[in-house]
Amino acid sequence: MGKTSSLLEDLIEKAGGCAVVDGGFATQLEIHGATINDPLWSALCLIKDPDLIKRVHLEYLEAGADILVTSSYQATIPGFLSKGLSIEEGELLLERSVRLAVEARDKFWDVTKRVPGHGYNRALVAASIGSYGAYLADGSEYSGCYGPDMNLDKLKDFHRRRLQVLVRSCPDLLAFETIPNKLEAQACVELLEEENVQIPSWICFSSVDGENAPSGESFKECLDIINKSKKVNAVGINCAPPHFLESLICKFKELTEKPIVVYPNSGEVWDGRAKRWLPSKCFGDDKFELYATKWRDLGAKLIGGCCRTTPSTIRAISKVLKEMS
Ligand SMILES: C[S+](C)CC[C@H](N)C(=O)O
Ligand SMILES: N[C@@H](CCS)C(=O)O
Ligand SMILES: [Zn+2]
Repeated sequence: MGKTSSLLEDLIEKAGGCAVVDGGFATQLEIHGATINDPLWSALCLIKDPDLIKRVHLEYLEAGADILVTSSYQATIPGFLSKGLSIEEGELLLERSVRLAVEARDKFWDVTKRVPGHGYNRALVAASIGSYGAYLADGSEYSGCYGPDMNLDKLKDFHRRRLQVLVRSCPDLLAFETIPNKLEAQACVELLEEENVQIPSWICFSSVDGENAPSGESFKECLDIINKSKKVNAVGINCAPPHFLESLICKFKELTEKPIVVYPNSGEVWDGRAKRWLPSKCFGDDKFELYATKWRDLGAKLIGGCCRTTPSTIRAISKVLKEMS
């Protein structure tokens, strides 16, 4: 796969065969008191409190994250325009999302690398690219219902400018998150090709039934598209309940040769209308470390947490994965 993939592969190898992704970014912002009940959700802090973003990144690094996911999940040019900002201001905010994570990584590593036997890896920064459903802010990243007028070109148009700006901000990785349907997976793949993106990427799907993409389309259909592309370096699941993961990893192992990335949420369910999390139907994030080794043994190469997980989840995952490697 050449140079672009080796960065990710090197990290996985250095981490002992399985690298640790950070945890719920928005969740940790809220724990620190940020109010993000807004169409921009966690990206609101790019405008209101960039220092807090850096603080949260540092907390995840300290907890043992090998990969930081940036604050750009719900940061989009149209989203910023509807806040009265200009295109230029929106683009600067996207660049800021990468810069804040890179600064946190560099600050942490400058200190850590001098400590003998520190046990950390120099982390990579993955620029978050939330799905169109995330931008809609109506919970449709968990349904894949984009309406009858949606088509491939519209989705590519939606994603193109943000992708270009994030790429020129030079993150180490690109993380497409909570993709809920086949059409959007195809849009992401085609854009990476059309823009000739040289930064390694992963594409992660959400899942609400533990078997299919939220749209009801099979993961086989979705992964068939992704498998054809050399620009996608890993594929997986994020922000789905953790009890789905064992069977989904097994399924993905059969459907792709690409490295598998999993970072589930705590099992709580997002109520898109009320904009709040409903209690878990399975278990909380306190069981993650038990499951993380299982996910690793089943073949996942990148493991972390998504919404409602915290630095303590990541600390536990990191400890259990790294002490066994
Ligand atoms: C990952 S979900 C909880 C993010 C928030 C959602 N897109 C909304 O704005 O309602
Ligand atoms: N990485 C996102 C969540 C994706 S569901 C955030 O916390 O901002
Ligand atoms: Zn999430």
